[in-house]
Amino acid sequence: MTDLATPYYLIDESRLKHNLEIIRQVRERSGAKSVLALKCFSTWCVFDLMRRYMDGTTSSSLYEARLGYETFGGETHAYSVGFSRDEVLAVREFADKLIFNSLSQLRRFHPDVAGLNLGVRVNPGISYSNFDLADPARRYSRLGVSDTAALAEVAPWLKGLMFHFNCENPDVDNIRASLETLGREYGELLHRMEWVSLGGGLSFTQDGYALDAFCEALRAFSRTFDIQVYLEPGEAAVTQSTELVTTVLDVVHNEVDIAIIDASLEAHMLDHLVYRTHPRLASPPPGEHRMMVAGRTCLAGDVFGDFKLAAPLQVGDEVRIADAGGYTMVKVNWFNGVAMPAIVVRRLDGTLERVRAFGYEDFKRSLS
Ligand SMILES: Cc1ncc(COP(=O)(O)O)c(C=O)c1O
Ligand SMILES: NCCCCNCC[C@H](N)C(=O)O
Repeated sequence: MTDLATPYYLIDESRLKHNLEIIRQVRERSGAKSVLALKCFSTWCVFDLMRRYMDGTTSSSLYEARLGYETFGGETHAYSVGFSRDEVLAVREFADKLIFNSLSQLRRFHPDVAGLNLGVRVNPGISYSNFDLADPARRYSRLGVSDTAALAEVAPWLKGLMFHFNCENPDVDNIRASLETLGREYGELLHRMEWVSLGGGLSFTQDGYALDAFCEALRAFSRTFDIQVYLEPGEAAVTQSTELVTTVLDVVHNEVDIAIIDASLEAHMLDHLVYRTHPRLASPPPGEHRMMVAGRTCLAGDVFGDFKLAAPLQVGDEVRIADAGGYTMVKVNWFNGVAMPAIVVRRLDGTLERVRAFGYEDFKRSLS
């Protein structure tokens, strides 16, 4: 297929495979299994590829858990910051592991789920995150149990513990130190468990990552406690796999040249606004011409970034925003009623497939 109408997310399976091969290597060299964190990426049209390399999915809600079960298969880990009883009754029918966020939820629902493979999220009080917003160990955090003595009391009900305490952590020395802390603080509990999840937020698929040291640390941890280690990669699984392909609609001038594209940071790459970061451009190439690239909503700050480009952008030019896979499609919204990007996949054999397109009827249906 050629001449695809923009905007669209373009998922490149070959680039995805690059990350997936590293995930498989980690599995082979460390024994750690990986389950995809659906909160980051739930675009199930590429799960046929992903399931060949990963052990299953983990989730943040009943719907994500169900999506993982229906479209990915393998192991389905079900976690939520807060389950309702109806959700617990629904999820227990298909989840392989059910992970509660608090001891009150565990105690309340235990009669409904006794005998299932249960886990609890632990807040170890340590974390690595450059963003307070995404720091699970920040003050007043509601994410996981901090009371170690109370955890020991419910240990007979549990088969596993989940620690998610990293955000975009590229530093293996830091991870080694964290594993030592976990071993010291939770060693007795870990010896009684069958599995431990170290959560997501580990940037182990990025170029230059110290993979040998990472695998060695995971293997040592698993051996010490005779325990199955899980990782929950979201961003690491899909990083650099996807572009947001757009077209310039207008060029205006206010001190700088500003290209307005047919997409929106607010609606289509929301995390950058939330975390006050800016994406990179995959194309056009860099150069000397200063050009701001901005979204088409009425939000004044709907700006992708201030770039130096090889040539000034003109109406009709294509602009590709890099690294648009993680926390984008799961967060799209209909702000301003702007057209929602289609989902296009470049398959391993190079063919382009427009898997889903959205139109006015989707917008209308989402509102009443
Ligand atoms: C419990 C849990 N697991 C895994 C992840 C995935 O993290 P990342 O996409 O940074 O790898 C998250 C992110 O919110 C999480 O909360
Ligand atoms: N690139 C800016 C930071 C992104 C944060 N990652 C997503 C959230 C994270 N998985 C978490 O909340 O733990």
